[in-house]
Amino acid sequence: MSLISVEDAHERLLGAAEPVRRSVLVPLREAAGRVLAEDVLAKRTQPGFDASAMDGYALRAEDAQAPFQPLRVIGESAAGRAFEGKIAPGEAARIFTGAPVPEGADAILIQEDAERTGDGALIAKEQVSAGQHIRPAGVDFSAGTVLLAKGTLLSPGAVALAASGGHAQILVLDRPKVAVLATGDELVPPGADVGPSQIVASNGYGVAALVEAAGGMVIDCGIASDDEEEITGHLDRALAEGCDCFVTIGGASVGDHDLIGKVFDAKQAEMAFLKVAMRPGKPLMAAQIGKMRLVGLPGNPASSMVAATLFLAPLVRRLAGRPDRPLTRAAILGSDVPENGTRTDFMRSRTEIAADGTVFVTPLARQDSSLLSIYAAADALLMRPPYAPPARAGESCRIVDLS
Ligand SMILES: Nc1nc2c(c(=O)[nH]1)N[C@H]1C(S)=C(S)[C@@H](COP(=O)(O)OP(=O)(O)OC[C@H]3O[C@@H](n4cnc5c(N)ncnc54)[C@H](O)[C@@H]3O)O[C@H]1N2
Ligand code: MOO
Repeated sequence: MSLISVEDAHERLLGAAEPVRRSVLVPLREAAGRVLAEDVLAKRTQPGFDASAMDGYALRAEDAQAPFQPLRVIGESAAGRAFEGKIAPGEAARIFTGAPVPEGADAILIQEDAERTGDGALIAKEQVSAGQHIRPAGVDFSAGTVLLAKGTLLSPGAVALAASGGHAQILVLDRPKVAVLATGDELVPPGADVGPSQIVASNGYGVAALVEAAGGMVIDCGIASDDEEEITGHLDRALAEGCDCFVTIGGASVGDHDLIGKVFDAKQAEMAFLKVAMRPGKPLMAAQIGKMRLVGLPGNPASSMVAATLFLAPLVRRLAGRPDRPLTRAAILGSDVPENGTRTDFMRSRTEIAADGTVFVTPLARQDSSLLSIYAAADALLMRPPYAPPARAGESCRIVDLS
């Protein structure tokens, strides 16, 4: 299978990907960022009573017309403590924001427009009209209406609305289960002693963070040595545990110890692609066994992070039921860039935002895919299409956000 374009690879990976079907009831406090598995209906009407929108006096609008006559204040209605009496002609009740409007009253006179005489009588200084400053029962929503539709990605506002509708817990899609396995005889976990010719396995931490930010749940499989049987064992466990996705890091290239392709083949995985015409991240594999997706990320740190940002994160978003996002956005080159070669280049870059909101992007000086220090310093990838001619500072371009 030959090198395919970034766009083709995206289509092959995401074309048929659908959200997980499993759902789970979660407390509302854990619901933000999750995707609704069913419509949420209001269990109650909001507000459940005609409520005052202001601090002032509840009265009959016809009693607050010029020439103003003194009114008798017969009680008080506060939020949570309604005045149970009835307002008759010539009467008013003190009222506060959010309090139920007493029976008989049809308007609120705000206190700035009111005066109290020495004997406690109320004199309006401005006319009011019927309904003024009253929020009628059900003005926000009524019991039984659909507050949030199935498939909604729950924003902070949506969570608050579900609470207002009377829900303490809510049915959301399960997080897709994503197993992440680092492979390589040279790898040791961070914090362990690092022997000669060993390095610390770092990529899995970045990949796991990307998966979680995309709405996935990471199952950390740790480190496997360059051994077909060991890697296959991890894959079989991921299948048995019903993982939605099995991600490997490293061993994706053509060296004698690069075993991921062999393992996928031996399991008769249905291959989507083996290599993508991009830099970094060319040795990127995608396949499928039954419903489980397989993603073989390259080992070089910048390569695995770029490939995970461009391919794994959108896949996890889709499996999680989140809406797709455009991969790139417009920016302006902050420096000249040379012509590009045959692969789409994703240059580690820094952005600056001008006062008018224009985003300027400048590639960092060193682009070697082993440099994690450079990758971590970047906040965007400048995308250069295959064979792009040299471009000048000030020209438009496309970037991928990293933060
Ligand atoms: N003859 C060729 N050699 C290579 C090619 C090629 O086309 N022909 N492609 C190069 C490219 S591009 C990349 S990218 C790398 C990727 O290869 P692998 O996916 O097989 O990665 P490894 O060889 O296993 O490791 C590469 C590099 O990354 C380090 N590594 C691996 N895993 C981790 C980890 N979890 N955390 C941190 N660092 C990791 C590993 O030690 C190596 O230094 O292949 C080129 N070669
Ligand atoms: O594509 Mo590799 O990812 O150039 O280092």
